[in-house]
Amino acid sequence: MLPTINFTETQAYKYLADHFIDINTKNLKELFAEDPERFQKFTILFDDILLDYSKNRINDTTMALLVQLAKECKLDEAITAMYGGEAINQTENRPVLHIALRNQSNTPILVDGKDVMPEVNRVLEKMKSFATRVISGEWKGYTGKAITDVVNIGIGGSDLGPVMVTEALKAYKNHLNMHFVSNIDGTHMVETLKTVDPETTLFLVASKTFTTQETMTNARSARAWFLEQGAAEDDIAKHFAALSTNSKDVAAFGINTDNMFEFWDWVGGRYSLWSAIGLPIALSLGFDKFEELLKGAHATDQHFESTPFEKNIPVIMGLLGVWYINFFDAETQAILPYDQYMHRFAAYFQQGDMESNGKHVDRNGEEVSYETGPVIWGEPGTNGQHAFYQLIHQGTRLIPCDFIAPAQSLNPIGEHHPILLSNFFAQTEALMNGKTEAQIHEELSADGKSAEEIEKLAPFKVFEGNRPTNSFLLKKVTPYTLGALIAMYEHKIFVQGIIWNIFSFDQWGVELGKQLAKSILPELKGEEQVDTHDASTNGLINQYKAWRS
Ligand SMILES: O=P(O)(O)OC[C@H]1O[C@H](O)[C@@H](O)[C@@H](O)[C@@H]1O
Repeated sequence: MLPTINFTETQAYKYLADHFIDINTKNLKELFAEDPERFQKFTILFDDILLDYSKNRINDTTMALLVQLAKECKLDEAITAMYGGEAINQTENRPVLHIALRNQSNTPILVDGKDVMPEVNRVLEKMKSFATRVISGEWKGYTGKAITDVVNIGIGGSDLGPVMVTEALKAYKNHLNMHFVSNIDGTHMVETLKTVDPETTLFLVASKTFTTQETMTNARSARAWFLEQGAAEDDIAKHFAALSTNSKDVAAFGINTDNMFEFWDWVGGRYSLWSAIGLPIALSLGFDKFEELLKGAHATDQHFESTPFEKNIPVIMGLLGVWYINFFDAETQAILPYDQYMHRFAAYFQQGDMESNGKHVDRNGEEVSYETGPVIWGEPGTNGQHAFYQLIHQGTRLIPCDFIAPAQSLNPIGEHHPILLSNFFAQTEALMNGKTEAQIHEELSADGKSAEEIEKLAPFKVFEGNRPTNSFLLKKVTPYTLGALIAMYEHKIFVQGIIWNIFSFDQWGVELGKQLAKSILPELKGEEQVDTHDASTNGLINQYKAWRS
């Protein structure tokens, strides 16, 4: 059982509330001036990842109080409970063990007294053998040709992780063409099928529950297409595999359970890329790279479990988020990778974070009296700079930003990478320092503007600065480093869920819309007017009926 402490009633929270009044009057520039050791103090080097959190609105006292907050909320007990296989997903009565999926040290992890590692390793071996056979061409399609294209059919956690990782590590990919169909919109499937050949395509039906409407509908359409192209029912075994926890429904769908890659109910959908759901990653990169990804995540798991909170990256990330959300009233958190391959990283953690901590009821079943999970968003740099950074620099909202950049480019052509990185450094500096009215006066007068013109323009050109950022400087984007980084964000979510006293591993909030869609679907049949809903919903449905051909 997890502790159930209201963090706003802790000593640390009270101290932090007082301390906030002081910090809120201070500028980051002053904080740097006050403490020459600031960079050394507020950076952590972990393998090939440097986290610089010195450009945050914190000082030693802030960090000490935030750590005290984590201790008062018994974060240490919560970590022990998760790693010990306790059913900390209490509303579903399940353990939360994505750490077991990447437990490369293979120490036993017990659930109800039984070590889960032999099963984890068995499925990893099966994935390895399958991926190796498909990549080498030993695995043949129904006309004897090797596989060239893989179509993953899944949604949410059964899509976003493999998409994000295969994109982020595209530089390491082999000859297999990867496709991902998630949306129920027929366009997604139709446009994908236009590009593949049934004789050389492998479909992976990825669904933890194997009941998700979108995925099952897409899978049925893929199967129908496959058979329409001239293949027979018996050929399905060579072209369809399932990634799921539900062997009964996999068999009922017609997929041979020999082609099923299992995982377990203690793997949350949005934490499942390390499980059989990661098969597209193993296919695209080769199993050795998938293993490197797991190793990186495992290194972070060990760091998170055993490092004192003061130097613990996920703990610090989580606490800084709490500081901004609950004291500075920040509502969002931007994730800004300066790496084109990582263009789905923010989208991935939109699900990871918002589905985990988008909760308004605490672990006692009571309405919370404070803000919880932030809105997560972001785009790769420098695209974002030319789109929404205006609001980050000069808008009315405080938007804490995570900047992520590799020191080494995987495509080092010309001056591109130094230019990219100069933008990365410049943005965090600009957000911190801003530009004063005096600097603007100086600049404009050097440009030959009159005193009157300067007076008029200056207010619009002022940058307040004092806008907080974290910088993750990676040596290079590798499978290992990416694995480590993803796990840092995962554990950050866990830390915040513990502080906010909410359950991070269920997702009841996605159910209502699903239920309603199921009840509306039959009403869309036939021409009769619908009047069972509110006026707006009735009106929309009836207009749809009038307009459809
Ligand atoms: O893998 P499945 O079972 O198809 O679920 C896909 C997705 O469905 C729902 O939206 C949620 O439960 C997500 O967490 C999940 O990732």
